[in-house]
Amino acid sequence: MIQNSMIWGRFLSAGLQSCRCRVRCPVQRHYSFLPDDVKSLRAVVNPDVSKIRNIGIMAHIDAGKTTTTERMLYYSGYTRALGDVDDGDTVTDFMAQERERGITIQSAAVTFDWKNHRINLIDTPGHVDFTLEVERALRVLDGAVAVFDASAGVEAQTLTVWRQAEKHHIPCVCFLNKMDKPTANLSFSIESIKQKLKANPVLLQIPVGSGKSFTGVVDLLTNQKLIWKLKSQRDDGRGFEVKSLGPADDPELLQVVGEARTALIEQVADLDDAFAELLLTDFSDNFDAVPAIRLQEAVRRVTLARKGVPVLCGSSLRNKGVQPLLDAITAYLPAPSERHHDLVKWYKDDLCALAFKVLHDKQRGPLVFLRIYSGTLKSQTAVHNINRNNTERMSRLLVPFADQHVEIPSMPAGNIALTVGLKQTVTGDTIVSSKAAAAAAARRARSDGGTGKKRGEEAGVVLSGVEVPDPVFFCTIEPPTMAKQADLENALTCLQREDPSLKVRVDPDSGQTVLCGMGELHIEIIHDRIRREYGIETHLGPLQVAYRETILQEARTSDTLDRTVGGRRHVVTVELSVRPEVATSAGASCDVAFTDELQGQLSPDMREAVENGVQSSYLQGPLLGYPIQGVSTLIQSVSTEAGTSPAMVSACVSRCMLKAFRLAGGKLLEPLMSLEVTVSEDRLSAVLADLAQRRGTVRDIQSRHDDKVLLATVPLAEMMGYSTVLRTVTSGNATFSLELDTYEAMNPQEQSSLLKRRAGLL
Ligand SMILES: Nc1nc2c(ncn2[C@@H]2O[C@H](COP(=O)(O)OP(=O)(O)OP(=O)(O)O)[C@@H](O)[C@H]2O)c(=O)[nH]1
Repeated sequence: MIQNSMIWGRFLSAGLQSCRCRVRCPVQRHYSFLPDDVKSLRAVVNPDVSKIRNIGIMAHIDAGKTTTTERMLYYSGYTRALGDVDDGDTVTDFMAQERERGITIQSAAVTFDWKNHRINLIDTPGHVDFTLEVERALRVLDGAVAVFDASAGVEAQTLTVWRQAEKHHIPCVCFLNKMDKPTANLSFSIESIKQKLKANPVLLQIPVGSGKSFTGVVDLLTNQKLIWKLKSQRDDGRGFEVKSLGPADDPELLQVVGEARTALIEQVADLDDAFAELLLTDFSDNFDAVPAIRLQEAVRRVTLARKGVPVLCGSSLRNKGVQPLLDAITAYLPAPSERHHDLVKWYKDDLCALAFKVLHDKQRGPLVFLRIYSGTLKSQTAVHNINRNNTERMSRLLVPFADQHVEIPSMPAGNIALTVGLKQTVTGDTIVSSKAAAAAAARRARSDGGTGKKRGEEAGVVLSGVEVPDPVFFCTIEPPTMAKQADLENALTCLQREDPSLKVRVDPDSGQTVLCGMGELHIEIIHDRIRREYGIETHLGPLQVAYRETILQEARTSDTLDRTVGGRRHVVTVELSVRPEVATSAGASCDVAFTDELQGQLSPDMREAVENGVQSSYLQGPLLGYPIQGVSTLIQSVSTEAGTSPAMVSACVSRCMLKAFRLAGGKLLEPLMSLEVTVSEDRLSAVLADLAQRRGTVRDIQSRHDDKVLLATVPLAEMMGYSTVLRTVTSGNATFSLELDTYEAMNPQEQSSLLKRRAGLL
């Protein structure tokens, strides 16, 4: 049974007290490099691009990403003491809340060297509320390490993140962590990588010993045994024994290794033609004699082509297996020059970089993390921000060694840099050397694409922004006094620059500020940060679910607006029809079309005005003012008298749309969540009974060791406070994850009681 006090969804019901607060105070970190070392660091600050690895670590919450990162930093020599999430002194979880709660909230970039390679590593969060952070990190990375709890195999969030990595074609290495747990299971984990991720695991190591007696691994490429003979709990695992396997070794182990190595060679030969040819020509008598380096080269090609994923195992907490993982990062994951980016072709030697993270530092102001795709970034220079169409001066350039930042004068393509002085830049912006350079790149992109303007200008020069999912929760936020309103607005502006998934709007009726976020934890963290970082004690209103609205049937109507403003008469008549679209998925959008006849008649200005009117009416449905989805609008006719302004046309279209919505009749759509609960068998019935009361639908119940894994869908509105209830009914023996699945029509009774509640009738 997975008995984990750190329930995956433990924060949902929230209240800060429900979080994992195992730390009394943040511990001061000490770094192993003294000023001299910093000098030597500067010497290697710009390594050859082939030696750079921009790597992300991704996983389900609690799989051990942070612990693994800490070991990497320690073994690479950049930290003097081993950080421990349970003690709250990790480098990457550097925000106060992260240290206190022991979770990774924001991805932090850390830079270190390993065996002549520069590794820029982004630690990504595992909680679904912070999926956007993972997405943001992934798109600037060249490779990723997926960390798994070897007793649980592939868990819900890993699946989500894996899909994101696939979207960005990122080669991965898998690390089966927690091999020291009695329930760790290599073949189960491998099978779950195959089944759930639909990936092709290439097993490179065999564990030696299991559970508490897990001592190390056999490297299947070299047939060497790597054993960590730790003398005490405090032994840091820096040293380990490397011995070739021999006849004196356990016969069972020899047999397992022999079979696994043969399977590895055959698998790689199947995936890589060059390796298959080598085997058949030079080693046809004895495949086993193929040199380790040839096998390694082939595994690298397989990984880069994303035909397979190397799998290694270890236990980060017990300090075993992390050094071979670092070797695997440098051996199998790609250098920036091995990844294909159109931008490099279009910008050539001109600077092009993407801002993928903004942090606010009290002393230095906004710190912007940039991934440099082409050209060189230099300190004390002006750069052009394509998205904002402005030019800013960058004062300093830093290498982000976690909370130690080393200043450097310039940084070439392929690197990740931290810049000071960019005050307007927002996460997702593209930074280039000048407007002229952007125009030149646009020209190259156009001639390259051949199909005209759009491709070059939109897809090429301005990097596509991170897809920001729609928020599912919202609540009002109020400052303690009106005098603090301006401070609150400033804090929210700063936080939004860091976190595009946070939306802030002003309720048009009440004038109140409304926070919209990805989950209860997300909003709670924002609330907490406003208090800690900006010193404002705000009051949050009750958390509400972000519903959607759609229409029931087709409707056609017309409207005329006749208004005189400032002595000028505006007259416009619009006729349009609205029609429901079948799809009600989370992404189902609304569209607008014109009849063929109108297409030719309308001037571009009028067309834009009509579209604006339709789009603004999609933002607020007639039932409760939630956004409309799954509707298509056809504009049948538009007639205006001379002198009518486009703003009046938009206003008339919006009014006509509202009339059409009312005629068509509306219904509410509610967010439906995918729920995965892992629970011991004896508590399953209690979880099912609770779920039945929450309008949940059970999709499947699977077995995992002694546990049951329950897969269900359940309306988000029923999930408030779920972690507390789950903890109570299972005595803390369950974990859960929750993710937006789709939007679904509410049943008529639920809808009617919600409408009555909102109207104050219930
Ligand atoms: N038994 C065992 N426990 C481990 C191992 N690695 C990490 N842990 C424990 O697992 C828990 C989670 O570890 P973290 O490193 O915080 O995991 P994470 O994936 O970074 O979690 P988030 O940042 O919250 O997403 C902690 O209590 C660790 O001590 C391991 O190799 N073996």
